[in-house]
Amino acid sequence: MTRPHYIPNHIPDPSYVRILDTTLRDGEQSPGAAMTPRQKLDIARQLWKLGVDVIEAGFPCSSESDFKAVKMISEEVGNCVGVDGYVPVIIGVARCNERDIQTAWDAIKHAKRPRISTFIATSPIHMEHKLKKSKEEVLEIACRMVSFARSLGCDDVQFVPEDAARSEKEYLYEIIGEVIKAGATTVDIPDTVGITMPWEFGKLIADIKANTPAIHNVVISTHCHNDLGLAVANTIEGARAGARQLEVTINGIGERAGNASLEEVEEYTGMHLQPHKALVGANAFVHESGIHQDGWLKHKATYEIIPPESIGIERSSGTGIVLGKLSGRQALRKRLQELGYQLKDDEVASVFLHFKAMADKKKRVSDADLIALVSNEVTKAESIWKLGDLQVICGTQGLSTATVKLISTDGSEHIACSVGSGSVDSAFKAVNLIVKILKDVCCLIYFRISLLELSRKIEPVKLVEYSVTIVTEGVDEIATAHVVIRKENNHDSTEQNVHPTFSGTEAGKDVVISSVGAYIAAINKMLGSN
Ligand SMILES: CC(=O)SCCNC(=O)CCNC(=O)[C@H](O)C(C)(C)COP(=O)(O)OP(=O)(O)OC[C@H]1O[C@@H](n2cnc3c(N)ncnc32)[C@H](O)[C@@H]1OP(=O)(O)O
Ligand SMILES: CC(C)C(=O)C(=O)O
Repeated sequence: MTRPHYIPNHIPDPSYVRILDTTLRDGEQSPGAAMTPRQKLDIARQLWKLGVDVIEAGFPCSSESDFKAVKMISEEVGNCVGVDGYVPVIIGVARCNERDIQTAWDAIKHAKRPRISTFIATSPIHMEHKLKKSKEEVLEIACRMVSFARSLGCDDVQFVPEDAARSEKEYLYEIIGEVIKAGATTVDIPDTVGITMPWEFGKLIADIKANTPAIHNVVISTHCHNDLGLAVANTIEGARAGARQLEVTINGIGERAGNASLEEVEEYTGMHLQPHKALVGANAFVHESGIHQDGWLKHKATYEIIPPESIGIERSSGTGIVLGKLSGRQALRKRLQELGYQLKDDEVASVFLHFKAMADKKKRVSDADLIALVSNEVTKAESIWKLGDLQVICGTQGLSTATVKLISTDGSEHIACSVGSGSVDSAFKAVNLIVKILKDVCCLIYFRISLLELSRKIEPVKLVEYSVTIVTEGVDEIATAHVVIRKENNHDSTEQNVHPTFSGTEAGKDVVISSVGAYIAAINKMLGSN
C-alpha cells in the first residue's frame, strides 16, 4: 500500500493514521535509557525500515550529544526515501523559548521533512506551580513561539499543550485555535501524567475536534502515558475519536511508567516486571528529565497523579529523581543539597557544565560522581597547588618515571620528576617533591627546587586509601579516583594520637591524571587546614 505523502496543512487522506515514534526523546526519559548519538542513529535507521511516519529524534537543546544525534538522524535518515517513496518527518523538540526552538531548527533543518515540536503546559497546576505564569501569558508565549518557529523557515510546527488532559477545556480550545492561526500544523494532545480513562481521553479528542476553530486544517496527535496501564487503550480511543497521529515508543519505554507501546496490541502478559510498569515498576515514581524534575520539586502533583506512599510504596530519601544527561540545574542543586552542599548560583552553574559533560558519557551520574565534581569545581577554587602538566613513561622495560608541573597560588611553576613502582606511584612521588611533603624518595631529578630547601621542611604524609572506579563499560570511560591521606607527625604517630585524614576525588578520562588530581586535591585540603 502506498502511503499518502505528508504535506503540512494539507491532508490528502483524512483516514490515514500516522505513527510517531518518540523512543529517542520520551523513551530516553526512561531512567537508565540514555543513548549515545551513534545508538540513536542506529535506532532511527531501524524505525525507518519499520516504516514509522514520524521520528521524534530528541531534544536538541538538552545537551551537545542530543543535538549531534538529532542532526545526524536528520541528515541521514531524514533524507532516506523508502520503497514507497516516503521520507520520514524528523522532529526536534523544544520548550516555548527562542533558544530551544533555534537549536532544534539548527539540528533538523537538513532533513527533507523537518518538524519543530514545541510545548508549554496549559493545566492550572503546571502554569501556577511550575511555569509561574498566567493563562494569558502562556497563550501569548505559545503563539509567539509558534510564529518564531515558522519564521525560521520551518513550515511544519507541532504544538503541544502539555498536561492537556488536566487543562480546562475552554482554555484548550482557545490556545489550540490561536496557535493554529500562528502557524501550527499538528496539535499533539498529551495525557502527560497518564491519568485519564480511555472514554475520557476519547471524549477529550472528540471535544477538541468539535470545538476548536480551524482544527480541520491540522493533524491531531495523541501522546499517552502509562501511569495507570492505559496508554495503549487511551491511544486507540484517541484514534477512534479522530486523532490521526499516534505517539508511541518501542516497548512502551518513557518517563516514569512509560508511553503507549509501538508493538503492544493486547494486554500486558509478560513474565518480568519491567521497570516502567505502571504503579509498581521501579521507575513508576522516578523522574528522569529536567523539566519533570523541576516541576516535581516545585509541586509533586505536577507529574505525579498519586503519592507512592498512598499505595504502600515507600519513598526513601533521594528517590523520585535520578540524575543523568536529561537533568537540569534545579534537580542537580536539590541533590547537592541532599548531599550537604550549599552552593552559590555560580558554583551550581559551574558544576552543572561539568555534570552535563559527564552525564553525556554515562547513563547515570551517581552521588560519588557528584562529590567528585563538586570537589573538582568548588574546592579547586581554593587550591594551593594546581596541576599544570603531567608526563609519565612506563612499560615493561625500565622504571616508571613521571614528570609533574604544579602551579602554585602565586602563579609560579614548579617541576619535578621521580621514578616509582608504577605510573601513579611515580607521579605521586613527583608531586611530593614539589609540595615538600616528601617521605620517601626513590630517585629524583630535580629542576627548580633546591634539595637543601626541600629537606628543611618535610611534612610526612601517608597514603591511607587509593581507589579508582570506572563506572561505565569500556576503557575510554570516566575514571573516578579517590585518595585519602593523613599527615603524620614523625615524633608521635601512636594510635592514640591519630591525625585527621583528607580526601580528594577527581573524575576524568585518564586514570593517572585523575589520580594525580585527586591526590593534589587531598594535599590542598591538608595544607589549607594548617
Ligand atoms: C512532558 C515532557 O516530557 S517535557 C520534556 C522533558 N524533557 C526534558 O526535560 C529534556 C531534558 N532536559 C534538560 O536537559 C534540561 O531540563 C534543560 C536543558 C531543558 C533545561 O535545564 P535548566 O535550564 O537547568 O532548567 P531545569 O530543567 O532545572 O528547569 C526547567 C525550567 O524550564 C521551564 N520550563 C518548563 N517547561 C517549559 C516550557 N514548555 N516552555 C518554557 N519554559 C519551560 C521551567 O519553568 C524551569 O524554569 P525555571 O528554572 O526558571 O524555574
Ligand atoms: C512534551 C510532551 C509531548 C510530553 O512528553 C508529555 O506531555 O508527556
